[in-house]
Amino acid sequence: MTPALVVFDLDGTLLDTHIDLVDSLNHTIAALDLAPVTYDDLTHLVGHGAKVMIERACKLQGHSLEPEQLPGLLERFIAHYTDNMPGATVPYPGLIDAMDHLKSKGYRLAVCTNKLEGLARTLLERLQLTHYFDAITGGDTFAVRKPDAGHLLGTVELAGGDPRRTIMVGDSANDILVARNAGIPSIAVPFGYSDVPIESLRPTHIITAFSELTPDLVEDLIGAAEVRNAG
Ligand SMILES: O=C(O)COP(=O)(O)O
Ligand SMILES: [Mg+2]
Repeated sequence: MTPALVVFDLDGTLLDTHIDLVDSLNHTIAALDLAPVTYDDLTHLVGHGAKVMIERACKLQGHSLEPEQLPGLLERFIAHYTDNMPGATVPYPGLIDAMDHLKSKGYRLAVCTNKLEGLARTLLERLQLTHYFDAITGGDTFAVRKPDAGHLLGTVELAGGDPRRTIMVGDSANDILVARNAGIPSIAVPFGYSDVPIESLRPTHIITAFSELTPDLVEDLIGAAEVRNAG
């Protein structure tokens, strides 16, 4: 049987990136003399990758971007974010223990983020986490990104997994939606950057901390999905 696969979102799920995202975003929009955004604003800005985050931040501060302004701002964001990595970014409590436990039981792990793949890879490398993952895909890896099922299904394929033996763990609407669109059970975490209560996203399951992400839970959720699909 193909080993079970646990696919993680990155920002707000694996890693607490909010300080560095807001810093780099504010450095970026300062080029247009726009006032800084706050950590509270981030939940409304993040989720669709850096381009959308920059566009939304400019709009929030009262500036509608002309399309030709975006490439320069994106470059500015990428340079600042990359130079500062890993900055203040840390894995959420209990993540490493949970991943070690899953791996010790033969589970595969992967990352499916709307962050640019290059930024996600560099960040995970600098935190020495890359070796945990059989695949790392970003918002620019495929022609589509979360919540399109193709992003998650493409990640599963690259990781050598089977969609019928996979779960998706995430903090926001795109993660729960991509899982639903791909017919894969989802687990929501409450400590990330969702702009709505995660219960309202109707994930298959909610954990309050990574100590709850055990092999038994993963098997239960995959088993329940199998029963539903067979019925
Ligand atoms: O960087 C973003 O906008 C979203 O990133 P995530 O998909 O890892 O939450
Ligand atoms: Mg996220």
